[in-house]
Amino acid sequence: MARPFHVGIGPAHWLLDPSVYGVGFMREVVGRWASDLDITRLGSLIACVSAAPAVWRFLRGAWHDVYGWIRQFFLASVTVPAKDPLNTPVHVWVLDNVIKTRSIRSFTARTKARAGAAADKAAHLKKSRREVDYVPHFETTWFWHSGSLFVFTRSLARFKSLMMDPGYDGISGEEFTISCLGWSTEPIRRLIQTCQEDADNQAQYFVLIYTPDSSYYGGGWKLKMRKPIRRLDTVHFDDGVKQDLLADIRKYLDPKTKRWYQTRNMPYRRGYLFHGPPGTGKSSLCAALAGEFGLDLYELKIPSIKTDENLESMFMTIPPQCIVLLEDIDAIWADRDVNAEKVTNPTANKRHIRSSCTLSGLLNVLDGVGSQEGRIVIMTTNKPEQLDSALVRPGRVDMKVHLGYINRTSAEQMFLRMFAPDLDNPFAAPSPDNDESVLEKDPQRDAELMGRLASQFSMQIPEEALTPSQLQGFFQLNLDSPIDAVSKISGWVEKQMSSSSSDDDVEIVDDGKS
Ligand SMILES: Nc1ncnc2c1ncn2[C@@H]1O[C@H](COP(=O)(O)OP(=O)(O)OP(=O)(O)O)[C@@H](O)[C@H]1O
Repeated sequence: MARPFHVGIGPAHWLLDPSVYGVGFMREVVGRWASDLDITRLGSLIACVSAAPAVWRFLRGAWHDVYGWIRQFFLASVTVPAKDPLNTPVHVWVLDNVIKTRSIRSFTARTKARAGAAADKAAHLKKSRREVDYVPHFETTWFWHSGSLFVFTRSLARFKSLMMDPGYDGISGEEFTISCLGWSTEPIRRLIQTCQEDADNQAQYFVLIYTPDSSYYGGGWKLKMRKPIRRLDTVHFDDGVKQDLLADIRKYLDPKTKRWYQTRNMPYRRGYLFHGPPGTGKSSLCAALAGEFGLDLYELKIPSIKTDENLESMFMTIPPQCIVLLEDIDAIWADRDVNAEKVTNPTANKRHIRSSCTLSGLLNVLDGVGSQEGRIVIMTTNKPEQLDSALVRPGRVDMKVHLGYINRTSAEQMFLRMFAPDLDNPFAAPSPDNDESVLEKDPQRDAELMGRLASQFSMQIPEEALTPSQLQGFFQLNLDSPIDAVSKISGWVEKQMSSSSSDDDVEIVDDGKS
C-alpha cells in the first residue's frame, strides 16, 4: 500500500530521477514529441486541453444519470443512519475486510487522541511524541461477498467535517448506503448480520461504554470507549457480597425470570445501589459486571444532567438490555427539600455538587413509560444516608452493596495481583524472577515466596482504614520490586494515616442555584 520514496533526492531533482515511477517514461515521450513539434499541433493540443473540463463535466453528468438508472432498476439498497448502533459494526467490517485489503492512496493523518499500547510504550520510554492515526478516505467502494456484488457509499463531505472533531474515531458517524445487484435486499441483510456477528465476537473482549452526546438536542448517547474487560476478581471487596450480587444478576438475566415477570405483569427491571467512600471501586465494579454479563454500559453523571427533560429523553434512547450507571445519585434535588434547605441553610448547595434534575424527574424515568424493560440500573453514592427513602425503596433498589475500606485479605489479593507475572506485556510488573535479590528458578518456590511476601505486606495494612485506590497508588509507585514494596509499606501507611484528608480540603463547586 505504501509507495516507496527516495529520501536522498532533493526537491529540485527528484522529478528527473528515472527511478521514480513513470518519470523516465514520461520524459522520453515528452522529449520525442517536443523534438518534432510544429505550430499546428500546438494549436490542436491547446484546443483539446481547453475542451477537456467540459468533456469531463459531461461524462460525469452522464455517469451520474446512468448510475441513477442502474440504482433505480437494478440495485436494491439499505441506508443506515449516522448515529444508529448498527452504523459502527458495518463500517468497521467494511474497513477491515474491504478497504484495508485495497491499495488506498488517500488518507487523513491525525494525532491520536487516546492512549493506546504504543502510547504507553512511548510514555515508558519518556518520549513525548504521539501516535498518528491514518484514516482512509473513500466515498464509494465495490466488493464481492458471498457471491453478491455490493456497493458501499458514504458522504465524504460529512466524513471530512467529522474529522475536525478530535473525539471522532474515523469510523461511523456518517450515514451510508449499501446496495447490491438485484431486486432483493436479502443479500444486504445477510451482510449486515455478518457484520453484527463479527462485532459481537470482538465485543466479547471489550465493554462498550456510552456517555451523553451533547450534540443531540435534548439527549442522546455516543460511544465513549471500548474498554478491555476488567475481571471481577480484580475488584476487591467482601467475597460473600460479591457472590450474592453475581447470583442476583445472573438470576435476573435468566430468560425464565423474564418470562416469570412478564406473565405476572410485573416490570422486568432490577436496581442496585453501590455505596461507600470515594475510591472504593464502585465504578470499577460496574464496568467489571458489564464485562462479566456481556452488557453495554450507559454512564450518566447525575450532576451533569441539565433538566428532567434531558434525563427523560436520555432514558428513552437506552436499549433494552444494558447497565445504566447513575453516578453520584446524592446530587439529585429532592423537590420537597429544596426550599426548606435553602431557607434553613443558604449555603447548603455550596457544600455539595447539586444536579439540576429533580427527584421526581428521576423517579419518573425509573418507573415511567420511558423506562426500558430488561435493563439494570446501578446507582452509586458516597452519601447513602442522604438519599430519599422513595429512591431506595425495593423495586427501585433491589440490593445495596457496600464497598468499604480495604481489609487485610483484599490487600493480600491486591499484592499478588500487582506482582503477578504478565507474559504478554513487556512493561509488566516484575515477578520475584526479575528481582535479583530473590532469584528463584522454580515456579512453585516463586509462588510460595510471593505468598509469604503478600502475607507480610498485608499484616502491615491497618484493617478498614485505607481505600483500595490509595493502596493502588502505593503499588503504582513501587512496581519494580515486591521486596521493596514490603519494606516500604509501613512508612507509607504511617504517612497516610497521619496526613489529614478530610472532605473540607475538597474544593466545592457551585452549581449556580443559590
Ligand atoms: N475495591 C477495589 N478493588 C480494586 N481496585 C480498586 C477498588 N477500589 C478502587 N480501586 C481502584 O481505584 C481507582 C478508583 O476506583 P473507582 O473509580 O472504581 O472508585 P469509586 O468508588 O467509583 O470512586 P468515586 O466514588 O470517587 O467515583 C481505580 O483505578 C480502581 O482500579
